[in-house]
Amino acid sequence: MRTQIVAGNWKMNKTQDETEDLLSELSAKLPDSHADVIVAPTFVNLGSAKNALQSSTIKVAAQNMHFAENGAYTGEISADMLLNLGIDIVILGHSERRSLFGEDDSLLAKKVNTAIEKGMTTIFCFGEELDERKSGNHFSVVESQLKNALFDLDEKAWNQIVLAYEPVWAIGTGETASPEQAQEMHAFIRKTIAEAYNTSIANGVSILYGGSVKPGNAAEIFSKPDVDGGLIGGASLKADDFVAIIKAI
Ligand SMILES: O=C[C@H](O)COP(=O)(O)O
Repeated sequence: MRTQIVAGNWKMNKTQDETEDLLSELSAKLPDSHADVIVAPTFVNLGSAKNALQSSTIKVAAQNMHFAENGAYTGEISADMLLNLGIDIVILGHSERRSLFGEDDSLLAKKVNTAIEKGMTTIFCFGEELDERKSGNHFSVVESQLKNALFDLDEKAWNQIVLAYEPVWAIGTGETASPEQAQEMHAFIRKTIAEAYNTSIANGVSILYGGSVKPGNAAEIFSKPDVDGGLIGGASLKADDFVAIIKAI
């Protein structure tokens, strides 16, 4: 049985006070779940989030990090800084990092390598843009995103990888990939990994779906055999919505 995961990517939302309020409400309402529950507040709130969740099963992730050990990289955050806070999960390759901050596959490969070397779990995001789906190139786009950033990894590194397929056209738009579209792509991703590595790695890696997951559509998406959970944006900012999504898995 693969690890099921519901992760909330809070993006650039919530002050420290709001973070503590949301986490306290979330902790109070958290249902028993077979899934791992993760939240990713913004960098400045990671320390207080970690403290607030000391006695909780909710895990805390960072939304990004730099690949370098340390140095003259103004405004950046290193793996060691995260690890020192007790944060050993990092989201890399989110489409907003790619499109708004120019992160490309080769940069992401470096970031992933650092995360793996540091013993961190990487939630690696990827997915096609609308025009790429409309032109029928979505499978080849996804294949090359995976190949360029991940397929030089050793087999054992895959224990530290979680994949998050996020079709860009479904992120924050209210438009969701249908459960069938999600399943079709997730099955393709597993096949691609099986070809590059082997079926044991392909069948062991958790693949999350992200893009306008909400309480009303989560159960149907999560019911698909190759969908192992979700990376939730907007709906993770309200405790009741996020709890409803956790209950749906
Ligand atoms: O990281 C989360 C994704 O970007 C999905 O965001 P969304 O649920 O607001 O569409």
